[in-house]
Amino acid sequence: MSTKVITLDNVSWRRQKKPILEDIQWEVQKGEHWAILGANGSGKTSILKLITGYEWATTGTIDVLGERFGQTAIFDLRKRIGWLSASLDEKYRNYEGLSCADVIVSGKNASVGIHEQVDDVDIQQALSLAKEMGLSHVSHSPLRNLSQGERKKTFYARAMMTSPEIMIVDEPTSGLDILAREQFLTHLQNAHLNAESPVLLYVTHYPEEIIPAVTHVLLLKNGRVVAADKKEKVLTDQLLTQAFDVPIFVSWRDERPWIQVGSIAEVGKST
Ligand SMILES: Nc1ncnc2c1ncn2[C@@H]1O[C@H](COP(=O)(O)OP(=O)(O)OP(=O)(O)O)[C@@H](O)[C@H]1O
Repeated sequence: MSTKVITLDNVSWRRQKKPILEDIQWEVQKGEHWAILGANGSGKTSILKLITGYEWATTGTIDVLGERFGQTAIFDLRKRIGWLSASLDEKYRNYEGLSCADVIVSGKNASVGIHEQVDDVDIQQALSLAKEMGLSHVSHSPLRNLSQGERKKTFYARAMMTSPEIMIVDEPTSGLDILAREQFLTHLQNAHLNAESPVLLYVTHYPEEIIPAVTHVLLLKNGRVVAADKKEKVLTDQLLTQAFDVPIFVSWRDERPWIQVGSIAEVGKST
């Protein structure tokens, strides 16, 4: 049985003749967890759109979970992929009165709010996910009363309701303070340590958010792959400096990469 979860072979994506992604070669195997790292506009979201079929590659082939794009029913494939995106806050604006547990349950049908029958099994699953994310004490509180950190964890649990095989977590820490960020990352780390956990694709601008559970990093710049490899090989001073156009110095503590940023005036001297 193939262990390949995602393969992008020589993929390019152009819009109005503008190249957005060029020559993307990327392979994700079962058991790996990836960070997709790069500066603003480097192409992180564009890659996510291609692997979820919201956009189509101009050239190259994309295989996800054993299905080749162009030859498969995209809606069935999407059900196997969870996506925690910042747009959920906007989508739930009119549903702030729903309880944390109800928001989690709504993930079963990927709906905003609950419009279909849910049974006891669904509710038990939602409460169990709430517990895993440290949300038991607020599971009956309305969404509007939750802190930013609790909201993010709620939306993460919502995306887990369908037991996805791939879990996309897209810049989850924006708006979180230092403690809330660390709490979210700790729960994410715990959620991705067992054999059943989905393949994590964690999208970020910040190397220090790359938790120990992440095994590999796809580093992008201007729509091209700078490096796609085990995290220790990618998170180096040289490659990060190249990708972010500012001198970056990495040190590892507790299996996390922490960075120091040099003066912008040093750009060009340190590479
Ligand atoms: N549909 C589109 N049409 C034209 N240009 C696009 C389209 N989608 C993205 N782009 C451009 O492609 C580039 C990459 O965008 P993308 O959103 O993938 O970057 P990103 O790495 O996710 O950025 P950020 O970290 O700021 O969210 C940007 O210059 C963006 O303006």
